[in-house]
Amino acid sequence: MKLAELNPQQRAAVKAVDTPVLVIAGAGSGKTRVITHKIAYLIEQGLAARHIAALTFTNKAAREMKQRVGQLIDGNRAKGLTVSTFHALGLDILRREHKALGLKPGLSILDSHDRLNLLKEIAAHHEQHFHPDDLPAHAHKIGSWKNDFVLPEEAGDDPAALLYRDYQRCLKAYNAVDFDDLILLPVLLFQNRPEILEKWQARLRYLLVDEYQDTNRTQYRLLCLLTGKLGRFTVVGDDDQSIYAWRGAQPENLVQLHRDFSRLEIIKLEQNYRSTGRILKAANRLIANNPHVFEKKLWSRYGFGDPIRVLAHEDEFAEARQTAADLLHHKFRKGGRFSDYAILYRSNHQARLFERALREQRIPYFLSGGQSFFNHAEVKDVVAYLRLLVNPDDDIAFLRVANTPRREIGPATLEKLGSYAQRRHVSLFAACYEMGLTQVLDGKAIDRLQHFCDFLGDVADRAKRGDTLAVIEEMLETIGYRDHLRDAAANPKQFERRWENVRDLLDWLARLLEEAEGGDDPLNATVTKLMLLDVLDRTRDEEAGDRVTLMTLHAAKGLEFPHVYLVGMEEGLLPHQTSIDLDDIEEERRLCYVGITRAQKTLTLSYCQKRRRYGEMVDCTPSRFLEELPQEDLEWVGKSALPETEKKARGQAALQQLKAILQEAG
Ligand SMILES: Nc1ncnc2c1ncn2[C@@H]1O[C@H](COP(=O)(O)OP(=O)(O)OP(=O)(O)O)[C@@H](O)[C@H]1O
Ligand SMILES: [Mg+2]
Repeated sequence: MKLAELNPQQRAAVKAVDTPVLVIAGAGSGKTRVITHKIAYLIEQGLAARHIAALTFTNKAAREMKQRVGQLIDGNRAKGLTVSTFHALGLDILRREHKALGLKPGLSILDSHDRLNLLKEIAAHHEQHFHPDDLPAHAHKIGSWKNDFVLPEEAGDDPAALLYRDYQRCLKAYNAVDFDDLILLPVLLFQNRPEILEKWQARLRYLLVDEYQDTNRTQYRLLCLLTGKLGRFTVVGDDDQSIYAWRGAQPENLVQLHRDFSRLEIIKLEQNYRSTGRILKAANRLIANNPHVFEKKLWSRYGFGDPIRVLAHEDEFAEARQTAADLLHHKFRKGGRFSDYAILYRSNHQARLFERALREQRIPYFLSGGQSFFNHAEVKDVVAYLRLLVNPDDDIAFLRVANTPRREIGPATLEKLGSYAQRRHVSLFAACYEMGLTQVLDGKAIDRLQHFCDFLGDVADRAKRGDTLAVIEEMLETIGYRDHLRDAAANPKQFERRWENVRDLLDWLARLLEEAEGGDDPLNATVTKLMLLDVLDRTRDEEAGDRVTLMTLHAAKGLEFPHVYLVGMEEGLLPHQTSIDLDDIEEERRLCYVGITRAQKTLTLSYCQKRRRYGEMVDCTPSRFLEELPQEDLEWVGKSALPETEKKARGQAALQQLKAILQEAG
């Protein structure tokens, strides 16, 4: 490991192992590098890799970090190292400690879609009346409570709290957890069972957290519990890049850290190693419009660089087309690869037109996140079958495929089965075999249900005995899934595409099964992994190769690209309309800051003069963020510069406090 690859501040952060460390610094200043080098340093100092865990927020970031560590130390010494997302670590804890939580081995993980469906199910049978339109808000609230470490009995007498209680009870009955439980349940477990906590503390002796600014309260608790009083951890973050307030992330956690760990060492980094001077200047100028904790004195040794281009397009179709054309032209002039380019946008729905334009120009691309693979109905169907094979009590999966393909188990039957199961506090699957069911359903319906359940049980048994993939393929054959797809498709092409998705899923499954071989219950491990990938960031493993990256600003955090297009810079899009309505622009500004600071060499911003909204073409106003950039560094293409407008700044208590702390720290 080469400490020489670090500047003095980074080196200090790496070598400080006896106190908790917080590195707080702007984008591109080498925070993630501190983490990867520190992992290598700790191992060199004699701490076995299996005692170290580095946590990030996305699978992609975790994969990248693993790779970077791999370049620093040889593979053997890195064996057993945990580099994962918070949620993957939580899942690992749950899988190992499920008994202590009263759960069975085959856990199901619900995504936000499943959560809403389950709430609908609960609301339908609840004595209290819930308006269907309110359910998404209730679902959101339940998520916020979980992120804020508010338990059902502490949620007060809010209508959502009633649902929260029943929801948690149902999850348990179904042997399921939702995304937020992956953090919440380990925290509860550790609080209630000190001996289990001790075991984990002994295993994970040093923790490192990247993007610390985006941790929520529950994650913070998990961190504190795991590191215990010794506070053996290093966290790195940038308050200007906090972009998950809606998921409960709290910059207050930076303050909290200082309060809870009096020996905390705070280290700031000031040299940027990513971007040209001009890009850095633009980023600094933009973020200066937010109330500030400390003046960022980021500087770069790289040249000042090309002007930042601003392209005005007639409408979103022109934007997509011309961006693709510009990219091709740019690449032709500069040389380089497609993978040097990223197109970043605020919302997933913006991706579609860019995809189409890139395809038309034969530019290879990789779409990260969004409406993707796992959202296709056929993929969800097959995954639901897989979920049922490892956990028959997974009601969401049961409801999805009990009648897919059709086996005359209609909505009325499922409805009656559902309310019966709810009364009895058992899963749908279990309810099918209860004697009492004869009081609500006729014999034929019960026969059909039991036939379905028997079938699943039989497949599950065989799948566990070996040759799992073949058993699953045979199951799809037996239920006639392919014919079902053919019948349901609008045309042959659509059918082919859907069937191909199923084939892709099976290929993927085969790979994961291979990886899991040798462990106990490979099918179980594989399906859980598949579900987590699905829930976490919905990316497929296809990003390798020479492709342009298409992704949201949220997904781009922590990454860097030589050339970045930041598109859709309009009021209503960036900043997003909901934030404008709530007069809460700061988080949007941070998002924009994240976007700009992804760029290493060139940055191109664009906006449309018109855009279709709810089927109508409406005039657009260029984003206020364009006005906040240093106008002398912008090169306007297709339109003249914007008039300067007034800027306003607002204070924020937590940030103020942090400022004081940082000043104290020097
Ligand atoms: N001391 C250094 N010498 C040379 N290059 C460095 C040094 N530190 C970091 N870099 C490089 O600078 C770039 C940015 O580093 P890194 O990704 O660690 O920054 P970061 O602070 O984590 O950024 P972000 O806030 O966007 O996550 C990377 O390409 C990294 O390899
Ligand atoms: Mg980073």
